[in-house]
Amino acid sequence: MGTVLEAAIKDTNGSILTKNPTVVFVLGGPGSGKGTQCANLVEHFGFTHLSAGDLLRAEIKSGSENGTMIQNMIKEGKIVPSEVTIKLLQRAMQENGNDKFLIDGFPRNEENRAAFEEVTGIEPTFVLYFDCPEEEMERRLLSRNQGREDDNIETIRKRFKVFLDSSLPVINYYDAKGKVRKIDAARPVEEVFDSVKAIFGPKNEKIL
Ligand SMILES: Nc1ncnc2c1ncn2[C@@H]1O[C@H](COP(=O)(O)OP(=O)(O)OP(=O)(O)O)[C@@H](O)[C@H]1O
Ligand SMILES: Nc1ccn([C@H]2C[C@H](O)[C@@H](COP(=O)(O)O)O2)c(=O)n1
Ligand SMILES: [Mg+2]
Repeated sequence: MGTVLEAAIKDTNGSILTKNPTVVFVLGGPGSGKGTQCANLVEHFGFTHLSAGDLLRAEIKSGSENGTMIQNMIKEGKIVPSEVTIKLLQRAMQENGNDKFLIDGFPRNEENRAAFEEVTGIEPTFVLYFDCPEEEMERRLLSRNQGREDDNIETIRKRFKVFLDSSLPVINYYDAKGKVRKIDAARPVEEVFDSVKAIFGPKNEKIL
């Protein structure tokens, strides 16, 4: 029998900071509303929101040695190697001190998923999946106006393809384990949040 890895947030020396943190993976296509709904959840339920995309964009801005590689991959809609993204997520969890995290936009492919589990031993409590048609996501991304280099129609189409080819299989993996909570994300923000609240609400003892 293999050794069972302890689920924990550890410091850089391997000492345990937080045992068995609550982790919810927040997944869905580009523009499905992950960031918008996570902001609502932080306000109502005391989670810390970590967006893998935001962490990668901050890494570009910081002038890190990986910056150019990350920038080129994001421009092409490609997925950055797991070791880079996982280090950023681990550092953010270490520095934060909370024990409840919404990890938004991660895992994006099978490599992300397996590597995170192997490195941290952490399995998500569940996966929140925002399901939204491409036409609606495209409309939202083209009017987002946040100056993101990947919010142009050429990159958006590539991101949609990567979502279908690489990210949906991860959602299916967790679905087979009964861990996916699927939300119809094509409705107005408030209606979507009502459905989200029903999942995180008082009945969910593990979360509260
Ligand atoms: N339910 C909604 N109805 C209409 N517009 C929405 C809805 N949810 C989010 N938006 C808007 O759509 C855009 C994309 O939303 P958001 O940034 O939350 O998506 P995302 O899933 O995090 O996207 P990405 O994967 O590109 O980071 C934003 O401009 C946001 O204000
Ligand atoms: N696990 C991840 C998450 C994000 N990226 C890169 C590639 C995405 O297109 C881009 C933007 O992410 P978003 O803000 O839309 O969640 O960031 C990645 O490589 N790996
Ligand atoms: Mg986002």
